[in-house]
Amino acid sequence: MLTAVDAERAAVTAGLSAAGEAAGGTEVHTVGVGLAAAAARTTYVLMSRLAVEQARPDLVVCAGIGGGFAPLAPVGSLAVAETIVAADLGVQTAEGFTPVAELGFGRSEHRPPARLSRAVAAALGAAHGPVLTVSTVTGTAARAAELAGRHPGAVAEAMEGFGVAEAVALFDIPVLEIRAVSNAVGPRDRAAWRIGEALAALTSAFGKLPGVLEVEAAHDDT
Ligand SMILES: O=C(O)c1cccc(C(=O)CC[C@H]2O[C@@H](n3cnc4c(=O)[nH]cnc43)[C@H](O)[C@@H]2O)c1
Repeated sequence: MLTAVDAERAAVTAGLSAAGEAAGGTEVHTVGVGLAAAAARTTYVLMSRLAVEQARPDLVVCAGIGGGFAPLAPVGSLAVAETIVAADLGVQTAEGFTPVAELGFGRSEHRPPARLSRAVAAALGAAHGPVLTVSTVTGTAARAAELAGRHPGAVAEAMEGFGVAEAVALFDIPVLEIRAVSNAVGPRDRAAWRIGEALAALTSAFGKLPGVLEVEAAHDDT
């Protein structure tokens, strides 16, 4: 499990402990804020695990707080990524935005295992749709509308998912992204942030996640 900051890591760890996950059984690491830090630290964590323990995780989950797109993901709710999208990686002209993949460079999105992301969303009561990775937090209604128009069904935005997914793809490991909504994507309003509420939702989600993953793994084997 990978989070951006320690408060998120503590929330995830508390949920896993409540679920009876033994300490160290599921590793939880912080990878820093933003796509570049997340990609670098994720690669480091996975390389270390391979080199030192000769172990490769079955799944990597990027988790934390995020902005929610109304009305799909209100403050305090959860969002699970159907796709993890690099929403501002490309070129912006007067005609609009062209994603980097359409320019012929690299990729613009990663797709978690469809059945698994759907099952996790359903079990957590979470919104399920594209989760956008941005390098600049949305702070205006116009930018929120532009992103929602470009990514129909988008449920949340945050700053690390695509970086984690890029790194994880190097190791051919499946990835999920789970966000607890601390604020609405739209005009900046720091007074309206509900970080405590979002961290509590994250803890609750990670209290349920091990059970869901166990059921899904059993399905995979049948
Ligand atoms: O200063 C602000 O107005 C502001 C608004 C939202 C988020 C920030 C951050 O610097 C937090 C970055 C941190 O939290 C995640 N996060 C939480 N909400 C959002 C959001 O609406 N858009 C993007 N990222 C968000 C993010 O993943 C980082 O880890 C400042």
